[in-house]
Amino acid sequence: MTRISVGGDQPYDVIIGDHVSPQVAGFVEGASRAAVIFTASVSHDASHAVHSLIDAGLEVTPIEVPDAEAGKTVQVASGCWDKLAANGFTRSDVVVGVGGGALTDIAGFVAATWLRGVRWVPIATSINGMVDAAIGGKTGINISAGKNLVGSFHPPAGVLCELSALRSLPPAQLTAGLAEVVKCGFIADPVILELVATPTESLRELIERSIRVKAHVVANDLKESGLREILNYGHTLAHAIEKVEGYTWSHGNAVAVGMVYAASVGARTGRPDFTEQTRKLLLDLGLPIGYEGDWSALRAAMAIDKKSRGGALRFVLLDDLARPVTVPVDDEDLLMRAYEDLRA
Ligand SMILES: NC(=O)c1ccc[n+]([C@@H]2O[C@H](COP(=O)([O-])OP(=O)(O)OC[C@H]3O[C@@H](n4cnc5c(N)ncnc54)[C@H](O)[C@@H]3O)[C@@H](O)[C@H]2O)c1
Ligand SMILES: O=C(O)C(=O)C[C@@H](O)[C@H](O)[C@H](O)COP(=O)(O)O
Ligand SMILES: [Zn+2]
Repeated sequence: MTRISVGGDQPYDVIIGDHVSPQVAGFVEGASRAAVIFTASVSHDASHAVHSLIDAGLEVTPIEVPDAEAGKTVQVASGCWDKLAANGFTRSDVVVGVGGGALTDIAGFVAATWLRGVRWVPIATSINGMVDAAIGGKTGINISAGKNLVGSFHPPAGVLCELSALRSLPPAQLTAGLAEVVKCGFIADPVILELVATPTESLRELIERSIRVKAHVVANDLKESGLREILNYGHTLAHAIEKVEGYTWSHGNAVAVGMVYAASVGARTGRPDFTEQTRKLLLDLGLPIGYEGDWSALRAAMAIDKKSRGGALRFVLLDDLARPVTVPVDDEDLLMRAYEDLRA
């Protein structure tokens, strides 16, 4: 078992290991009720959390919600609020979210909004959830205008990364989760870019290194006033692809394509060219590196990216490995030509 501390005004620990879910009881002191929000795909892991909370003397309300992005809606949040109300949840009670990144986003959002914010504990069951979504307190839902447009920064009381759950994670989801790991390599820890050559053997180290990257960033800039933007590397196009494709593309696959695009925008704005290195790394992992679709629809979706200020798109680009910068890019022709590189 490994414990990584996340600093800042509201510090907490991330616990990584096999069969760590029962440790959820250690994060809920003083609560008399817990809602365990989960997806059917991880009902086995959720039941472990439920039993350990019952053993700790809590009254537990299990809440199953729809899978993946279908669960990140205001309707699902509303259904959860109704269940919390029906079961008398007060400010001393707690929300536990068991699942992948989409599930912990919605569970965290329910916790952030119920009575204006109650404690919550994510139990991450996917690579993406472990290295990224469960840490840092970004919670939220999608709306018809786009991805994650409604949400709140609401740090958890603690995070559990349930490595044993990865045995049931579909291989395609495991691969997709590695996109965020590669992201951490480019923006902060280039050793990751070497270790991903042997993802199976290095998986535990890749997870822990990526968690350390995320922990450092969010400890220093919880509300994304600057530094935290680097975690959005590749996401400007990725979120647009997810929206335009009606969330049929996994987040990780979209981030992979988004990183190739960011590398191309970087090169075209006079920065070192990481396009080929990015393509090769992602291709070797089995991640997508190309995309074809209507540029104008994607460009419109990108306009609502949270890094935008006024009319200008802002991109995270690389001045070098582990030297990310956020810069406005207003050359529309350049943005379109970089997009055309994705067809190459
Ligand atoms: N809040 C953040 O900081 C943050 C960071 C990164 C990603 N995200 C969000 O996370 C989501 C992507 O996360 P994801 O890649 O985990 O996708 P996901 O949550 O949609 O999970 C992918 C699929 O794997 C299933 N699954 C998860 N764990 C499983 C397990 N152990 N066994 C069997 N099936 C399992 C899920 O049910 C789902 O069908 C996106 O919505 C993204 O926006 C948020
Ligand atoms: O934690 C962050 O900050 C990130 O940007 C991490 C991203 O990987 C993640 O996909 C996040 O949900 C994106 O947030 P958004 O603010 O661009 O919606
Ligand atoms: Zn992401």
